[in-house]
Amino acid sequence: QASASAALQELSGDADAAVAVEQHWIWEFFSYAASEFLWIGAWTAVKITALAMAVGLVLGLGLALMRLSGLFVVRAVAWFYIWIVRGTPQLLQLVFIYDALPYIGLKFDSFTTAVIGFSLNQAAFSAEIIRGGILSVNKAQSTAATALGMGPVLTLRRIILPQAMRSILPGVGNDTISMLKLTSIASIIFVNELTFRAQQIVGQNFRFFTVFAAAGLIYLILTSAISLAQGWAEARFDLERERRPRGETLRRMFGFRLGRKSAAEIAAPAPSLAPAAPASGTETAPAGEDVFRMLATSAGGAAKRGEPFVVCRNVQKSYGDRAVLKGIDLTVARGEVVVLLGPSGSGKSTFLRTINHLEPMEWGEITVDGRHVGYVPAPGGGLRSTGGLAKARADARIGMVFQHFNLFAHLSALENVIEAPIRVFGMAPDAARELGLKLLAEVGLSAHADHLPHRLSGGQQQRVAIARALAISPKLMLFDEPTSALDPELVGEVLQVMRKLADAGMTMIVVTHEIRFAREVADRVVFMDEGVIVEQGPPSEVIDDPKQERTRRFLRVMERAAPTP
Ligand SMILES: Nc1ncnc2c1ncn2[C@@H]1O[C@H](COP(=O)(O)OP(=O)(O)OP(=O)(O)O)[C@@H](O)[C@H]1O
Repeated sequence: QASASAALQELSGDADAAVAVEQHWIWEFFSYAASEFLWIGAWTAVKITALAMAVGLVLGLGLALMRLSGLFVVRAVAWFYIWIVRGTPQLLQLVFIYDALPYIGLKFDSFTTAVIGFSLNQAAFSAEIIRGGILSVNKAQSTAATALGMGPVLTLRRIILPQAMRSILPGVGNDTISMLKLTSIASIIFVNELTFRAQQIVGQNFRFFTVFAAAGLIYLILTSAISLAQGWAEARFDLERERRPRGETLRRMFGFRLGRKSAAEIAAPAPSLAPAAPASGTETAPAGEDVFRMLATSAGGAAKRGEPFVVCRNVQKSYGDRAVLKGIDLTVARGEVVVLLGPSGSGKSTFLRTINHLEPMEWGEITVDGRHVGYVPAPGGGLRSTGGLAKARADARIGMVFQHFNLFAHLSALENVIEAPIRVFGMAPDAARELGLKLLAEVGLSAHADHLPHRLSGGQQQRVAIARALAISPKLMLFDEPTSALDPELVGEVLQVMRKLADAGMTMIVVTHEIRFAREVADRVVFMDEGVIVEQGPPSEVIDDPKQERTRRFLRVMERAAPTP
C-alpha cells in the first residue's frame, strides 16, 4: 500500500515527494556501501580469491609443465584433469566437493571447502594460461641457458617465467576479477560472502536496488584494485620499459643519489678523460687483451698447449631416419682455433652442439679435457646419457655463442653476463659484477652495461653474448655462425673480438662462412659435407689449395657470394 501510494504521488507529479524519495535513496545507497556488514562479506570474497588464486597458480604451473612433458602419460593425466574441470559448471563442482569430501573423511568448514573448490577450478584455467606463456618464449632462450650450465628448474625460474609473465599476466588478471565476482556462487554451500549478505539484507527490507547497487559498488572498488595491481605487474615485466638503477627516479626528482651507481657509470672512464664516443654500432673493442689472455691461460694451462683437448671419435647422429653426422673423427688441440666450413645442411651446427651435449649423439665418443660431457659407459658397451646433465655441462665449462645471439631478453647486458657465474657457479655478486664489467669493457660495451638487448645493435648483442660465454671461464669456446645474422657492416666488430680471443690462446671451434676470417685466424680448417669430414688442414691448403672437388666447388660458390670490398 505504502509503495503504491508513493508511486501514485510520483505519478501525480509531486516534485517534493520525488526529491524526498531520491534523497532517501542516495543516503541509503551510500550507507549500505559503507556498511560493515557488507564489507565483512567482501573481505571473505577477497580471502577466498587470494588463497584460491595462489594455490590455483601453483597447481596450474605444475599442470602446465605436465602438459609440456615429453612423456605421453604425464601429458594425458594433465589434459584429462583440465578437460573435466573446464567442461563442468563450477557450481556443480562446489556442491560435489562439499558433499564428497566428508565421505572420504575430510571435514572442512564451508570457507575452506570454497577455497579448495575455487583452487582446483583455477588450476585448470591457469595451466593453459601459463602453458601459453611458456610457449610464447623463444626456445633459443632455454638453449642459451642450457649451454651456460643452467638446469631446467633454474632456467624456468630465472629465464622462462620472467619472460612468460608478459603473456601470463593479462589472463591471470582476468581470472582474478572473474573469481572475485564468482565467489558469490559459494553461497550455495553457505559461505557468508558479499552477495549472500546483500541477499540477507534484502530478505528483510526488500530494498533490492539500493542494497544490490551498494554491493555492486563494493565489487567495482575491489576489481579496480585488482586491475591496478595487474597494471603495476605488467609494467614491472615490460621489456620495453626504460631500465633505471634503484633510486634513480628519486635522484632525478630531488637531485640526490640513493642506491649504488649504475654499471655504466662505474665502468665508464671519467667524463673529462673519456675520448669522444664513436657512433653506436661502429664502436670497436679496445685493444687491451688482459682479461681474454687471463681467461685463455687459466682455461687450460699454457704448458699443455698443443695437447689433444677435444677428441671426437666416430660421432653419429640422425634426425628420424636422416643421418646428419656419419662418423666424425676430429681432434682439437688445446689453444687451437678450428674453423668448420661446409654447405648449409652439412651438419656443422649439429656437430658443434653434440660437443657440449646440447644434442645427444647416437653413437661414438666425445671427450673434452679428457672427460665425457654428460655420458657414462653403458652396461652393454658404448655410452649413455647421465642424469645431472646440467652439472656435467657446467663442469665442462664450454662457452657457446649462437647465430641469433640468444641473449636473455629480460636482462640487461651486465645481468646477462653475470647470470650464470652467480646462479650456476656460485660467484659472489660483487665479484661477478666486477668480472662482468671487465668483460663488457673488453668487448667495447661498457656504456651499454645497463641496456636491455633490444636496445643494442646486432653486433653489440653478439659481443655481449661472447662476454656472457666468457664469464663462465670457459676452457673451450664454440661459435655457431656468430656473424651470419649480422648486417655486413657489423660483422667486423664481432670478428675483431673473436680474433683477439684466438690471439689470446683460447681453444675455439668456429662454424662460419667467413672465409677471410678462416684464412687469417684458423690454425686448421675442416670442410664438412653431408655429415662427413671431406678434408682438413691448414687454411693455406684447404682454402687456397683444396684437394677435393667438393671443397673447390663450395669455395667457388662462397667466392661468388662474397661482398665486393
Ligand atoms: N632439431 C632438428 N630436427 C630435425 N632435423 C634437424 C634438426 N636440426 C637440424 N636438422 C637437420 O639436420 C641437417 C643438418 O643441420 P645443421 O644445422 O647441423 O647443418 P649446418 O651445416 O649447420 O647448416 P647451416 O649452415 O644451414 O646451419 C639439416 O638437414 C637440418 O635440416
